Amino acid sequence: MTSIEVTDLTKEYRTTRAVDRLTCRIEPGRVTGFLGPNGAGKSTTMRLVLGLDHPTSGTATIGGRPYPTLREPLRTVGALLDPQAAHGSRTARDHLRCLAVSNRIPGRRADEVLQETGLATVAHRRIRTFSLGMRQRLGIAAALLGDPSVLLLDEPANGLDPEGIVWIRQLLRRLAREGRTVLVSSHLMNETATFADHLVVLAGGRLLADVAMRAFIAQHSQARVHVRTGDPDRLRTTLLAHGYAVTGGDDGRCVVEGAGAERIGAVAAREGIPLLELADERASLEQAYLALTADKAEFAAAAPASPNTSQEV
Ligand SMILES: Nc1ncnc2c1ncn2[C@@H]1O[C@H](COP(=O)(O)OP(=O)(O)OP(=O)(O)O)[C@@H](O)[C@H]1O
Repeated sequence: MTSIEVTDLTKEYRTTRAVDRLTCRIEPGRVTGFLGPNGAGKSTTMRLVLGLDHPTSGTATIGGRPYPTLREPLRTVGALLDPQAAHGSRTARDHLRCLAVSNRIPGRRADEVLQETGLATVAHRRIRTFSLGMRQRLGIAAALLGDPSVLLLDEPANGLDPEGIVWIRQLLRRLAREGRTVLVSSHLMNETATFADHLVVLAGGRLLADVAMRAFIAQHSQARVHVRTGDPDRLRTTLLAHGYAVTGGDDGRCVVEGAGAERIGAVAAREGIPLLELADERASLEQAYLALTADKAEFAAAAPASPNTSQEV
């Protein structure tokens, strides 16, 4: 079992501290979602783990060894960082076979991973003719080539069609089930929620969270209940009197903040208010993530001016 160990890792570019004393351990047997706003330091961390950049201080190791000391690295670590990196004049098959030879991987693996990533029919086409999604699949094929125990994938779903998105989701789950260490960066929260077991969240190069996904959602979201009643006025008055914030209600439906269905159901029952519907809102990863990083996004767009204050001429 091979984990990724990051200890007190710092990377400074001239005026930017891209990674700031980061310590975390990416464990095998699960998919770890690597999240954070633009510029949080995710790609830099991945590059440092892969020995593509040197840390200012601290260490990043794979199974206790720095990447550059691995003898045939593709057999230990598969990575997808930049799907545009492959040589455009080569065919997909040649590209993979060259990678295989340099890591003493049997040539037949090239055909196996082409099959696995859905590229078998275009194996002999030059990469420069590939679409973004095809390049992405090729990058994933290259990452899988050495049957590695560790995978680092930067936005693997980028450019994939809906079938591809379902496929990558299933692939990531399978890789984790097989006991591999899988680190996946993504900005797609709904998608990440379908495949991640664990999350590491960065902002400004620093660790914000290193926690199981379910716990993360529970910690960073508010309980909320959807209620429908035949007597909205009484329900609203009762809930407000109990100190709950209530929104909506005109059509008999309202949303109650800060409580679960059990509690609101009990209040209504005690008061004899008939409820027609009562359901907990399932908090999403997106809500939890946005709550945690609300003031951390460096490049958040300004809210549009309201029509009344618009200065447009
Ligand atoms: N080669 C470089 N030279 C100077 N600054 C860099 C370099 N690479 C990254 N940075 C800076 O380091 C910070 C972290 O960037 P990084 O690409 O790691 O973030 P990220 O979390 O991957 O962002 P995104 O989600 O936008 O891909 C940013 O401020 C970026 O501008």
